[in-house]
Amino acid sequence: MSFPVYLIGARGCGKTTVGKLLARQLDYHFCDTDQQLQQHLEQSIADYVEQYGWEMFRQQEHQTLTAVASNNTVVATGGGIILREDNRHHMSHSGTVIWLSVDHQILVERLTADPEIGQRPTLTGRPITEELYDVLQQRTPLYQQAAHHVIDANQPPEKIVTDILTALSHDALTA
Ligand SMILES: Nc1ncnc2c1ncn2[C@@H]1O[C@H](COP(=O)(O)OP(=O)(O)O)[C@@H](O)[C@H]1O
Ligand SMILES: O=C(O)C1=C[C@@H](OP(=O)(O)O)[C@@H](O)[C@H](O)C1
Ligand SMILES: [Mg+2]
Repeated sequence: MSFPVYLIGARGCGKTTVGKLLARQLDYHFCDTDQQLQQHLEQSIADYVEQYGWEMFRQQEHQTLTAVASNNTVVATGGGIILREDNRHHMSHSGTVIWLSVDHQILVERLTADPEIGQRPTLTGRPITEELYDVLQQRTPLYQQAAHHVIDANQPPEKIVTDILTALSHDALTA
């Protein structure tokens, strides 16, 4: 029985994409807090936030995170999960936290090209790629604080998975 693996990082860093691949490699379950939440709310994040605001979304997100964390599971989180101290504490004490670190310019390129961009409502009222610089400045120390491992996620998904598996195997050796 192995503890959950949490993927954290900015919008577009690849948590959902890499999480699915990693779960397959580890033969773990895969869970995405955003997908779980949308099923529970029966509406998209964009619609929910428009109706109830970010504060309520963060509350719902917290409840989802604590409900999904089970062993043998890769959990792809939302980019803002690290904003709450209780979320950071919960992840770092219940499993292994992997930060997928991606350069600003590459995030902009990925988000601009992503067909799901409409599902990522603006956090500040500005277009997502414009607000990214400020959001990263605010959140980078929080990703750093929560993570057990930092992975260079400017690479193809398969290489990122290999690097995560290497980091996890080092943990197993030192446990
Ligand atoms: N390593 C990668 N290299 C190139 N494109 C990627 C990579 N990871 C994700 N993408 C693309 O970037 C977009 C956002 O990926 P996603 O997994 O939804 O990120 P997140 O869940 O972190 O917001 C998607 O269009 C996805 O196909
Ligand atoms: O950065 C954020 O605050 C958010 C990121 C999104 O998830 P992704 O990181 O998977 O895009 C989603 O949870 C919501 O739109 C809020
Ligand atoms: Mg995602």
